[in-house]
Amino acid sequence: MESVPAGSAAPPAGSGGAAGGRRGRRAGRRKGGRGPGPAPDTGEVSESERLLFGGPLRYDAGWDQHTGSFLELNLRTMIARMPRLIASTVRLAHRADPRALRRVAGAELGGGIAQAVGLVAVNQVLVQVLAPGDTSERLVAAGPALIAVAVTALIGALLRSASTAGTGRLEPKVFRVATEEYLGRVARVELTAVEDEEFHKLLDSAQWGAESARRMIKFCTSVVTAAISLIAAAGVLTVLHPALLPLLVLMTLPSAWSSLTIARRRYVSFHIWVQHARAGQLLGRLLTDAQAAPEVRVHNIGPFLLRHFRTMAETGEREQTRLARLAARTGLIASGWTGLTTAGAYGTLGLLLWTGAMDLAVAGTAVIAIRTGSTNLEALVVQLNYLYEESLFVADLERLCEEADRRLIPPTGRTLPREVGTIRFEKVSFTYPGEDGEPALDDVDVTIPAGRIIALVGNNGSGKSTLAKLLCGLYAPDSGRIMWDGVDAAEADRAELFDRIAVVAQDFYRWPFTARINVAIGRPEAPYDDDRLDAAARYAGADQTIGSLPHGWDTLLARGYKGGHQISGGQWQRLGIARARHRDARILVVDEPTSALDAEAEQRVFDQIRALAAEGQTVVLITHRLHSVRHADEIYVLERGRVIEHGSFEELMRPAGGAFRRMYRVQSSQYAYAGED
Ligand SMILES: Nc1ncnc2c1ncn2[C@@H]1O[C@H](COP(=O)(O)OP(=O)(O)OP(=O)(O)O)[C@@H](O)[C@H]1O
Repeated sequence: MESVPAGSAAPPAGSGGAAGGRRGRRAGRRKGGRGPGPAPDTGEVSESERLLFGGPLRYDAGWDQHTGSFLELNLRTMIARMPRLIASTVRLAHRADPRALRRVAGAELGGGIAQAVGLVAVNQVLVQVLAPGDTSERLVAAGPALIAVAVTALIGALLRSASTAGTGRLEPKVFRVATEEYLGRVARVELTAVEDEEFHKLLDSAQWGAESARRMIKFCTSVVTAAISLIAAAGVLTVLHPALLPLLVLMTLPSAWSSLTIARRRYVSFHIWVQHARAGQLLGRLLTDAQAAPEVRVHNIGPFLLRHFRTMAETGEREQTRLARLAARTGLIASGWTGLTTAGAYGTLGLLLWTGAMDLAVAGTAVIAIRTGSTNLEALVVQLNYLYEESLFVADLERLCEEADRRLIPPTGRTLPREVGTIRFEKVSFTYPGEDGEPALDDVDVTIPAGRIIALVGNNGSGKSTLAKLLCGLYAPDSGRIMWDGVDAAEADRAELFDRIAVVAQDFYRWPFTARINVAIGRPEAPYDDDRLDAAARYAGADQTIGSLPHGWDTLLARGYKGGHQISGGQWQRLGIARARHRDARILVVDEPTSALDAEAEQRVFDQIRALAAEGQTVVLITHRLHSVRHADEIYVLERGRVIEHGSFEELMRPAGGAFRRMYRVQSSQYAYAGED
């Protein structure tokens, strides 16, 4: 067992860890560093792991289901699955580049034939060299066969390099095709799919599928090379003497079995020690994390974490020592078996020679063919294992694509009227998928006339954002309808519906791109010219922010990248509003647009929202700042998913008023100041 530096999650070299290695790297990428999945044996768990994590640290991710898949295979199942594995790789490669695939297949087949012809030529050389007579005459007689050996070796080398070039060309194309296929679909699925945990787990696993698809090309080529070479060696042996094939099997089966056993042991060991390594890595990350840094210092957490890091590292070290001993013993036993079977095979060969049942030339060729055959069989076993494991991730990718196709946003639908007069929620109810409690919206009637400001107010969790998302077409009602004049939104062309709406959501996305793109992405197909962007920035009060950035519009707004710049929450919010302005849609949905803005900026945003309505734009405003809904044409008050009141500000504030008036008075009393004039 090779020693692996503590904290490194790289797989043991030569282990059955193609996927083990990938998982190791995944571990490094994952924040939070949860441990490996249900490892075949969790080994010793340190006190620190028990105390900090309640046991060994394990992942809870989609790809985790394949942990241990390597261990499912035995020689028989592997051989049975080989055709299916090769067929699925060929299908992938064919989609990516059929010409390169044909080239690789031709080169592999040609290489196998060259090897078989080479072995026959070797046999001819030996027959001539070992024949009775003058040495020079024997060498001359062996000349043509020797040339044939050289030519087949040359052809073999040329074909191998053609296969390598073809594989190298195929690999990145397969990766691109597989990546495009799933990303293209995932970007077009319904929001409910993205939020569905099962879909997410599948996505989690499937995103490794593209990389696996790329690797499958290499492993599949190796498998095919080994299989063809094996068939060539076996064919030649059968032709030379019928007893030779069983000899090849006798000699190579134990060594193939031993490679599989050693690979499995290493795979198991990797999973045992890596969880300690990951737990340690997590502590390392926490110690250096910028967010944790103040608490680490003030609460003196550093020594505490370091102490536990040491305990975990020591557990990992003990595990590795134990495994190294185990691996050495297994290797020794396996070598013993291989030695015994080899001795048996060569003994039988000697016996055949001794009894005159076989020529010396045939025996010489047989030795070469048996050696070639056994090397190929070993390679076949190990590469087939890798291929199998990669295929699991590719199968996930295929399942994800099928699932995504099932959940795609319908590409067509009924055309919406050019000018929609009113959007009407009619008895709309909606419960989030997977939630079996109260519905988020319950029998809601809301009318949104064009060119008006409609405000949605209510306590946290009362359903305001959900209502806005249904309006945007992100979810469909479970019952009831959302009518855009005469067209039910459920039947409408969704692309057209999305096109009518601009959103400044509470959690609008902060794209790790330049300021320019952060605004222009509101309508990515529109020109990115400065005039349009400047106008949007002025509207949102973001012009000063842009002016203060080191490279103006072209400043990268992403932390942790060279040249990246950090802006405040309020500045981001202005950019978000500028983005919605740049989108220039007929309906503007603003969900808590001013939560991070200072008082003056807030006032300005609400004034602008009013001005928009005056220009004919429909505004749906969600806010907790009740004084800012004074100018709304209609206010809907929601409570636990139901509309409990609606009317104009004046209507809701009448002395006999209910919830809105109460909430308004509570809020305004917080601002009351005894000395106010
Ligand atoms: N993606 C989601 N999945 C499951 N439940 C959700 C989801 N989003 C919201 N909910 C639930 O739906 C209900 C309504 O939430 P919603 O976000 O619409 O309320 P809100 O009135 O906008 O609240 P706030 O004022 O806090 O923004 C809440 O019970 C909330 O927990």
